[in-house]
Amino acid sequence: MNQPAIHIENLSKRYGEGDTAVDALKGVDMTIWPGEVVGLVGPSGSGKSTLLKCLGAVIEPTAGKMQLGGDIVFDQTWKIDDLRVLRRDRIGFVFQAPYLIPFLDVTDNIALLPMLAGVPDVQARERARELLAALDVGHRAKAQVSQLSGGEQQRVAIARALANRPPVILADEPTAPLDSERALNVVRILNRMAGQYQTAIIVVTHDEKIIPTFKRIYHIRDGRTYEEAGEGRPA
Ligand SMILES: Nc1ncnc2c1ncn2[C@@H]1O[C@H](COP(=O)(O)OP(=O)(O)OP(=O)(O)O)[C@@H](O)[C@H]1O
Repeated sequence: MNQPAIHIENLSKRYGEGDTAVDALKGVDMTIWPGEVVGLVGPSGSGKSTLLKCLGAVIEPTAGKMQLGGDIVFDQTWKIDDLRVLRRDRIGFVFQAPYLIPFLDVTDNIALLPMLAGVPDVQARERARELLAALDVGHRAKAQVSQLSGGEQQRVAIARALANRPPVILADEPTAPLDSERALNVVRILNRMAGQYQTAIIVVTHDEKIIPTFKRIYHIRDGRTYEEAGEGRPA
């Protein structure tokens, strides 16, 4: 574990120019190691989505440095040519809503990304089945998405995020629509997957049910981050 999965130094993001400019990030520092699940917590408008979008190579930061594994992604200029490939192969996304594809079955919802990345269909489906089993939804592999419960759909969405074995997963309010028990179950799964696949996971959340489970928390306020050791209470 000699390289952080994510390393950010003095990252800033300004939207717009002149009188209407908004400084959404004002020098963020963050280091996350493989296998860690870290919380990112902050009030509305504090810069959480902006930070996640920078990390996910969806928007370009204004200044600072951002590294994924050993590679500099941003350092005053985008260093990696193909950001689409970076997003596909190195970052998994989990959102508040699962956004599964309704006309594909559960297995193919997960296998699609590896297939698009060039993994042969048989292997991609095998990988999907392995992930579904690891997430305790193996018995739903052939079901249609509409036949799953909310918690099952979220587990399938997590399996999809892991399908290309990315070193980083960005989870934006992944437990918001779930009740307490299901929310804690999702956190348990994220922790287990982080350990099993050495994935670094950032969870943006307001969810008071899950905040005490993080070992490390970054608080973000007015575009600046403050690190805190969390309670790390088992989920
Ligand atoms: N595209 C944009 N253009 C201009 N300003 C923006 C844009 N996106 C966000 N902002 C501003 O940047 C600041 C940070 O916004 P951001 O969406 O990152 O906050 P957030 O913490 O994710 O908020 P919420 O929890 O409400 O989603 C806010 O002041 C917001 O108004």
